[in-house]
Amino acid sequence: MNAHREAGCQAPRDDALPFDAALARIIDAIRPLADRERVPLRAALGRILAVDVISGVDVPPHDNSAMDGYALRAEDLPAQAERSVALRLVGQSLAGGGRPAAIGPGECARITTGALIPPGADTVVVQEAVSVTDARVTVSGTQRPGQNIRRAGEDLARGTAALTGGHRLSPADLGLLASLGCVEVEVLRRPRVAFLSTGDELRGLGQPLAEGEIRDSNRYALFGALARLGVDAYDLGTVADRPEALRATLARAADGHDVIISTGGVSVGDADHTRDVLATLGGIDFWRIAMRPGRPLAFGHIGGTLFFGLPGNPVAVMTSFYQLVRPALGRLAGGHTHGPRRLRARALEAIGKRPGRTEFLRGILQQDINGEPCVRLTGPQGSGILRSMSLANCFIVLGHASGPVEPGQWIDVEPFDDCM
Ligand SMILES: Nc1nc2c(c(=O)[nH]1)N[C@H]1C(S)=C(S)[C@@H](COP(=O)(O)OP(=O)(O)OC[C@H]3O[C@@H](n4cnc5c(N)ncnc54)[C@H](O)[C@@H]3O)O[C@H]1N2
Ligand code: MOO
Ligand SMILES: [Mg+2]
Repeated sequence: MNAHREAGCQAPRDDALPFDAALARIIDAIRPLADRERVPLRAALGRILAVDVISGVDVPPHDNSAMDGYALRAEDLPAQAERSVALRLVGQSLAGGGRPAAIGPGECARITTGALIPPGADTVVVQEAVSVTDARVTVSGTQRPGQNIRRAGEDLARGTAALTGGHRLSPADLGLLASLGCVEVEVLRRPRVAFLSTGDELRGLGQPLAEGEIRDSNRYALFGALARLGVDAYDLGTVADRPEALRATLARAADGHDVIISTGGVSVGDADHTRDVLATLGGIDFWRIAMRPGRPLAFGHIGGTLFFGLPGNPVAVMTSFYQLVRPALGRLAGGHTHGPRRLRARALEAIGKRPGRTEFLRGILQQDINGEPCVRLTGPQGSGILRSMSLANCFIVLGHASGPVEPGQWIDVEPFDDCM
């Protein structure tokens, strides 16, 4: 047991790692997964491409019309805008209708969007700009030579990289890969992440609550966060505040998972066993971060499995998850990673803050009447007040060195994305 706990005194306040240093240590400890698997195209949504995809075809495969109208030769267009010319309508080209016949001087062909350009033609005039009588099409001189033609390979030329390894596949990417004819895609294996709650006071849904007991809400929030990130998540349930029970669960989970996330039991209370168990099963890298919420967080490993002991308070769980676990899982997953998307917004209210820790408050980001971004708090910010997270659309980030915020001051915000 930790000496401070035995003595019943406060943990020292100066050994907490600055947030940036903690994040850097976590990221440093992670080697990206490299195992690959082939999956059907639709199953590849949200997965990370393992290799570059080089196009074996031109997209589009042939020159084609961008509009419904008439294909003609630019040399037949009148030289002056106020002049017009009547061309003989000699054929047609419909999308999917096969190779059209060539057109000669003074001729044109009916054409639809996506249809092949007839040999000899190099310009398409939209049908709204012509008049047609007795197989003669009258075109004015206001047309531009070469207009309304989509060139073969203009979207993607054969031999060029359509997508590069490490890219997370979006809906547009599935469409792009389908346009290349890809039936299967080679992607990286997903991280396997086990999660659990600890606490004698926790009861599952549907179980009766005795006095002093509460619902285990963290497992649901974590389930949601992990599901949105697209990792393979395994719910290990709720574990009692007994070191042997926790040790048995963690030892089992370390086999077959890349990451274990627990909540609760990382602080200095009498029933907080997570750190002791982690120290005996594996190792603790650090356990306190100068951030709020989320100050107690035990990061370490059990064998080759990374371990995140998140604090029990529900908002601390979510904040440390988004700020520390999420970037870690992003690096582990092997994809290109991006830092947080921070913007500046004007504070609509005063916010108390003392230097020496990074604070992540929950805010509502909007535009003021001048169209400038402004942000207000979601209300009380206690780390047990999960509604502060639920109402928010952004984190307000007050850096390690920053002091109190005045109304009207520009501050950093991180808008939630579709993973939150
Ligand atoms: N003397 C000190 N006390 C505390 C400190 C400190 O530095 N010195 N830090 C506080 C901070 S900050 C946090 S955060 C918490 C972290 O506590 P633990 O990780 O030990 O978590 P627990 O004690 O198990 O639980 C804290 C709180 O959260 C509730 N909880 C836990 N799990 C769940 C769950 N799955 N669903 C819903 N709610 C949960 C639990 O009932 C407690 O109320 O320590 C402070 N104390
Ligand atoms: O770090 Mo604790 O999260 O403030 O409640
Ligand atoms: Mg505790």
